Amino acid sequence: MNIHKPWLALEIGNSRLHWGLFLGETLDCTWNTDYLPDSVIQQLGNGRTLDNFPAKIFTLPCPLPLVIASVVPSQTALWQSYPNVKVITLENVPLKNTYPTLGIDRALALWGAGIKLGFPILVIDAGTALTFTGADSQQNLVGGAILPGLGLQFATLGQKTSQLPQLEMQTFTSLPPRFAQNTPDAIQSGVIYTLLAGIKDFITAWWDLYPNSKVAIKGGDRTLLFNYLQTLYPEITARLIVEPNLIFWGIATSNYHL
Ligand SMILES: Nc1ncnc2c1ncn2[C@@H]1O[C@H](COP(=O)(O)OP(=O)(O)OP(=O)(O)O)[C@@H](O)[C@H]1O
Ligand SMILES: CC(C)(CO)[C@@H](O)C(=O)NCCC(=O)O
Ligand SMILES: [K+]
Repeated sequence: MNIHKPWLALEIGNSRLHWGLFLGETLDCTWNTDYLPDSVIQQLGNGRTLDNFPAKIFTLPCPLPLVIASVVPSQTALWQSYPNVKVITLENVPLKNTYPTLGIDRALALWGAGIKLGFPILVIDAGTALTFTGADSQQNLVGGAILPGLGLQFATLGQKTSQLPQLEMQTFTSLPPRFAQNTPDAIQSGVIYTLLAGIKDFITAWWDLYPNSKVAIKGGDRTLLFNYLQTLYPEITARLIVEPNLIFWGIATSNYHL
């Protein structure tokens, strides 16, 4: 591959799309969009670009080659019409000891983090689902865990109960009182303190196994969780790496060639 050749990486998550523009092997810039309707995907395939794409794409030869990593097959299917598209599968990720249904996002983030930061490594993805995924020094998947992400926990409480309101996370500023005296604070307290204690427990359990391992956190809720963790468990955040682009690192370094 020409070292300056431009191409697009697209990670299809369960909430939205995450885009990366590469120039050769270098990640030039990233942005997020909502899912796109079929008509817009057709336009992109015909070489047009979108208002909320970076302006520099206008200067590049479109349609750009596209590499997709997706955990949403129905969304992947919409891109099959794109003229130069490749879909990354687990076989393209050199990570060892994987199981067949492992999410490609988890495999790529783990691989990218390990290659750049070193193995062993633990990756926390604070996305729609919150996941822990670890690998040992031999680049074997050790395993991990999956639970509802922060937004999903609030959404579920709001939707599946009669008396609980739907909380909007954009309004959160600092930690709520743990023993709360109103309903929104009580929901925040329950979800947030329990999640933070769980994250701390998983990280310390990982460090019992791999004392010198790096731990990295990604995903849409990474900053909020990091800030809360810093208040409650500063000894953990001192060793926690916040890195939104682990999957793009993984795409760039998987044994995948355009
Ligand atoms: N602009 C935004 N749109 C949607 N979610 C956002 C936004 N900003 C922050 N978030 C938070 O990001 C979380 C979703 O994370 P992310 O976008 O990484 O998920 P995703 O695209 O579904 O990826 P994954 O499939 O890896 O979970 C939500 O809980 C939400 O609180
Ligand atoms: C857990 C999610 C939803 C996180 O995006 C994704 O990685 C996925 O659908 N995984 C499949 C199941 C697994 O990883 O074991
Ligand atoms: K499902």
